[in-house]
Amino acid sequence: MGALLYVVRRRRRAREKARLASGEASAANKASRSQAATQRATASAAKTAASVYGSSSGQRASVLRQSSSFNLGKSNVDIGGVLGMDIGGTLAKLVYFEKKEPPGGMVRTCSRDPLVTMKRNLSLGDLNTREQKEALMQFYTFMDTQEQFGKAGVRDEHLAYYSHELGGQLHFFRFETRLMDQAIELISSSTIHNSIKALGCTGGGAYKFEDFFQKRMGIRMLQMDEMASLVRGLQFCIANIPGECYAFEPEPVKGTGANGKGEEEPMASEQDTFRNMRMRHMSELREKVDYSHKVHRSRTELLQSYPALVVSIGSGVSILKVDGPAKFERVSGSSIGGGTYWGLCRLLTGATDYDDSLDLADQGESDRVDMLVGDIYGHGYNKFQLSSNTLASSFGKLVTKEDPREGVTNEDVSKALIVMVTMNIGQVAYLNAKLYDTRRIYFVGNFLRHNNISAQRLAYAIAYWSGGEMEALFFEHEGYLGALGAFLSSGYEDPDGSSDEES
Ligand SMILES: Nc1ncnc2c1ncn2[C@@H]1O[C@H](COP(=O)(O)OP(=O)(O)OP(=O)(O)O)[C@@H](O)[C@H]1O
Ligand SMILES: CC(C)(CO)[C@@H](O)C(=O)NCCC(=O)O
Repeated sequence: MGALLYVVRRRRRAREKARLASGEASAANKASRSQAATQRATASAAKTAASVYGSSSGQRASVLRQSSSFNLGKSNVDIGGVLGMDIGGTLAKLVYFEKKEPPGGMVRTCSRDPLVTMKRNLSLGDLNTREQKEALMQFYTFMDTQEQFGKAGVRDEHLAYYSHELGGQLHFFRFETRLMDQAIELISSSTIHNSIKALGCTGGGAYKFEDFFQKRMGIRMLQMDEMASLVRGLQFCIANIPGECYAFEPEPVKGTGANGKGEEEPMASEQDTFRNMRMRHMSELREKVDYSHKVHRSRTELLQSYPALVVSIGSGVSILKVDGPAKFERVSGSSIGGGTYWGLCRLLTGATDYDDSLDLADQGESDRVDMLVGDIYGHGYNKFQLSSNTLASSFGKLVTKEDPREGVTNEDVSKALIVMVTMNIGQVAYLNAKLYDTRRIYFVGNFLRHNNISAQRLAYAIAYWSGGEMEALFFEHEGYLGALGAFLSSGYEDPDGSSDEES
């Protein structure tokens, strides 16, 4: 009860701060928007949608017209509590909540997570007036039309999840950060922003676009620390979403040797150092052991499993050691991440669509690009257990050819890029897991979206390098953890409250 009162007081303080900070100027500004401006904006919204996303669907235009006809003006309504945003270097992610009856009518409201209970009771419990319901309806109608916007803005319908703990459905939407101008243009030419005063937002964009949001839409960013949001979202997913967390294992093969290929493991010589063992395990990777069997992990076990390492693969890579709920430290990072893959892929192959580039990589042969130990030695470097087909140098084979492009397809280049970036991240992750003595490594971030090549290689590499002591784990909502964390924290916590959580 004491904690609840404390939170209510903090929330009141935050509201007061919000009111003062956003200033009467912006409120007056919006209140003066006339009906004529609203109609102009409606037409412009449909036009912008068509021009930005290359579609001119009559249906969409009509829904936008209809949704804007609510004409709330700038009211006292604030539905910002149903939103959470994460604006990263490459992708902007939005999570939004839709209060509704559970599928099948089975009501289960209790949550063991006090943060979820607070979110439900405080920030989501307030949305019952007629104006609020209308504003929400208008917002949902607007978002429903976004599925038709082509590949630039995508609703990940398959990830929508009914949360009994929160009493509604969570929806997931993303677009490329480089299109932020157009996205804001689109929103500000509708009327939905009139009923959003403040928005829980994380990622670098919460700072970079702060002024832009305030000036163009009168929306104040409640800035949440990106690592704290990530950890909060991750823990929410493990605790609340059944089947969220999974690993990859080799397909069980009957009657084979220890390595699943019908062969016995080569014995390590006495003077094998740790490094030699690691290199030997790396060479095994070349044998393409198939870690393609997806298995779910028990959430009860995972919730008790600390410390754990979290490797967030976005544009760059952040590595966190998590010691308990909301207790974490950022221990390392790497600039070779998802941005490196996609940036180089665009440059070298001319790819324009991210998902297509991954599908192409699936068809590629990286050995046509990569230099192997056998290319250097003519055979394996047996003294150090480096088999002839161990990767010696990513892209190194291109050095030896008169024309580096000859006989090399875009598929090969994409594959070699993915392998290079993935193995580098895997090594940094493994070494940090060793350093901090963590058995479980959670790999998250949008680099892993639609990307089983990387996930399966990471699963295999971590198992192999650690001799089966460590496990790589993955999430269905891998790219939305930060946005989920921002959503969960917003509305009842001081905007800068995230610093409370860091150890
Ligand atoms: N549709 C897509 N377009 C571009 N990149 C994509 C797409 N889908 C997945 N990715 C990959 O996801 C990465 C971005 O991941 P994520 O959204 O987790 O990071 P971010 O928040 O943008 O970056 P950071 O946290 O470093 O600021 C990209 O660099 C790319 O490798
Ligand atoms: C800068 C961030 C934290 C932004 O999300 C991320 O891209 C990152 O962790 N980059 C790697 C920075 C480093 O080398 O530690």
